[in-house]
Amino acid sequence: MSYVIGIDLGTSAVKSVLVDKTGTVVSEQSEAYPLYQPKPGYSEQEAEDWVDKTILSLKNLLASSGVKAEEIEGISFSGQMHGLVLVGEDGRALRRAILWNDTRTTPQCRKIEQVLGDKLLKIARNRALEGFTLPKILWVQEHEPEILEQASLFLLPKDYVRLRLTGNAAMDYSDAAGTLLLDVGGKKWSEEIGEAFGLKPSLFPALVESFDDTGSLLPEMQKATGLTDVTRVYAGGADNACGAIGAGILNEGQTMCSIGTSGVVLSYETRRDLDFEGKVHFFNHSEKDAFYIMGVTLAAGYSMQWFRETFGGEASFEELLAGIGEVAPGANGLLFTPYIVGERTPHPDADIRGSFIGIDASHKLPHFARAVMEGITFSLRESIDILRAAGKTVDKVVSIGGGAKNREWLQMQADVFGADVVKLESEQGPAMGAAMLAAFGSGWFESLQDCAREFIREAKTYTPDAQRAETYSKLFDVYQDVYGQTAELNRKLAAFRGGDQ
Ligand SMILES: Nc1ncnc2c1ncn2[C@@H]1O[C@H](COP(=O)(O)OP(=O)(O)O)[C@@H](O)[C@H]1O
Ligand SMILES: O=C(CO)[C@@H](O)[C@H](O)COP(=O)(O)O
Repeated sequence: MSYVIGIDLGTSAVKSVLVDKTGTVVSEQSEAYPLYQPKPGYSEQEAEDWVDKTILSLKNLLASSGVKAEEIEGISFSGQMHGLVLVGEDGRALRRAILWNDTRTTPQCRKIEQVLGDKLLKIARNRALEGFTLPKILWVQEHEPEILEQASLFLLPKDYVRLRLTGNAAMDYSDAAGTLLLDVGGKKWSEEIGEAFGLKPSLFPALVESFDDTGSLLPEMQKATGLTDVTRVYAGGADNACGAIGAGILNEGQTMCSIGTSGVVLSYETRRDLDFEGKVHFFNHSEKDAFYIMGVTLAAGYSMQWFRETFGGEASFEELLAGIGEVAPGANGLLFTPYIVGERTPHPDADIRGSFIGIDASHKLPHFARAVMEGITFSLRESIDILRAAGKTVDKVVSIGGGAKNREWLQMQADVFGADVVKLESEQGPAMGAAMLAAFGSGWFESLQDCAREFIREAKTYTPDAQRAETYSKLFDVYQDVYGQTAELNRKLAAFRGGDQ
């Protein structure tokens, strides 16, 4: 038999899946690593934690599957996007990686707008947002110039892991699109943007397609993982591009919702000249010469995780959410906004913070849990509405990510989105997408579409309930008012953040 491995380097954990030629997941593993938040707005991870946990994950995957190492033809990656890894001459990260949900870079975003004006949207096709990579490079340039001076290369998270596993540095187009340094339509680094900020050309890695062969594992990595030089390593893609592939979003009109640490609503696009005025992100897909548009909720699953860790005691997600079925839609007048680390779509605002509105003495933990779930889902509905307003039909949404494990949440998505919501057999969309890139790269299929037809299996469809949809539609109007009503209050409160010792 032949197999491939997909590795998803997420924010909470690295997840790996071993898949056979029919797309059946033979074995899966997950290894968590910490997130560091030394100051409000900061979000960092140790790049070496990613490497250690990926090696462990591969080793355990192989051991638990009982598959022979020689049978594994290819590996590929899906990676959390935008995170800045500065690499020194010895091929090691020079500082902790600054992640996609780190919002310290508001001044750098304003500088980018001032220097580039409307050229930014024309070339990079996206607005200057705190999460993207260029503002992070400019932050290091300003605050830690000696580190940028020492850097021989900048990489994104999964590219760093691939460099450590194979010794070869490269970045694929789908991930490069999230740096603000790529000419997205022209598929090349923008010299104009790099020069405008004095970035040396040697900092930029070689660009490759997501399914390109980037070598084999270094001998010491073969020893550490148990794999052999038979296994080829394919470049991989941005987690959202891979999530889309794993969810079969490979044709016009298909939409995905992902609830991981972030929340994403993504729709396939082939028209490279569309102009959304930066309201949604526009990125290269991992399929050759295709694109996608997407809206992002910064703290989707993360809001639920924060709520569980802060108020849930020792409860697992299953235990915490067990009681929400007994709470009616609307959580008895309790409303939550998930802005706990700021927001991106539709409110690019690093200062905004979350709220519980309408707390009543009758509310118990399940009301709060339901309100958190509803608030996250309303935030994703705002992205769906932007797609609809741009003329896209959204009547079916494939739901992936950790949030898709909960059936009440899947039904809530159907009711709030007003669309059928499809759950797949495996909610490991990005890891499956990475495995599909390895399968396509290994020549198992003529196209990613052919691979999707063989690999992707729908498990269940959730259809909207008319009554609940009507209740949610009214509540959504109230939800949409909260941002405007709390923005100024939060700007005043920002001065009080970061006082803890
Ligand atoms: N059983 C569950 N029920 C509901 N939500 C869950 C469950 N398990 C995980 N989640 C949500 O999924 C999130 C993690 O999703 P995942 O796709 O693994 O994230 P990432 O790719 O960012 O590491 C958690 O923060 C949590 O909110
Ligand atoms: O910033 C974005 C997309 O622009 C995030 O979607 C990251 O790519 C992280 O994803 P998860 O860890 O939530 O999967």
